[in-house]
Amino acid sequence: MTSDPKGPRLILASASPRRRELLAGLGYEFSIVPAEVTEHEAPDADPRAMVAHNAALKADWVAARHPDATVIGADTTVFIERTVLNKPRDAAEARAMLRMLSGRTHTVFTGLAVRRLRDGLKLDRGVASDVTFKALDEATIELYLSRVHTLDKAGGYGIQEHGDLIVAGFTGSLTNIVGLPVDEMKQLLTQAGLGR
Ligand SMILES: Cc1cn([C@H]2C[C@H](O)[C@@H](COP(=O)(O)OP(=O)(O)OP(=O)(O)O)O2)c(=O)[nH]c1=O
Repeated sequence: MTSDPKGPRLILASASPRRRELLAGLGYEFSIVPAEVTEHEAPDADPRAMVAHNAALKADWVAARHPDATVIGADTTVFIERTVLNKPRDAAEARAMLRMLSGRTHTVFTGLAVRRLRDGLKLDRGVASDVTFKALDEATIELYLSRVHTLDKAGGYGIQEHGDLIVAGFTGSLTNIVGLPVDEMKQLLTQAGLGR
């Protein structure tokens, strides 16, 4: 994190600890300013458009308050059989999501938005990964829910936390599933003039 007296050059517009860790892993110095916005979260939404909209909403909100900074917004959702699964409201909903994902393949979408008001920079990117779940019996679902805090995670699971209990395999970017696809993030920041 930066303590630059001239103000932050790079800001992550996110309260997600996973996003913070993944961006730090790329070697960037940055500040955290979570966006105070209401995300669009409809179960029948087009998931690509929804995550793009929400990522831009978060980045735009923070960029308006820090016009000189380069601001990153991100949003992640789970899509299975034409239904969007966002963060579960309670344990019962998390349980229902895990039952729905059991034995099937779903897609995890992340939208990335980079904004900088000073020079009108606007970059957007969407990333998708497929995740196949093991067939889960009720005992495994309960074990998973007892080990992992699922209410802050889209689809009611975190592949990075006891993922071996529930996930059979995935294709594409693992960091996309966790909430910040690092290869695409790096490319966008290079385009934004912040290559490392
Ligand atoms: C599918 C999946 C999601 N997630 C997380 C990533 C995101 O943090 C969360 C989806 O919620 P988001 O609304 O994308 O993000 P957030 O509310 O956590 O943070 P902010 O809006 O402030 O940026 O689900 C995992 O950690 N592991 C997974 O395997």
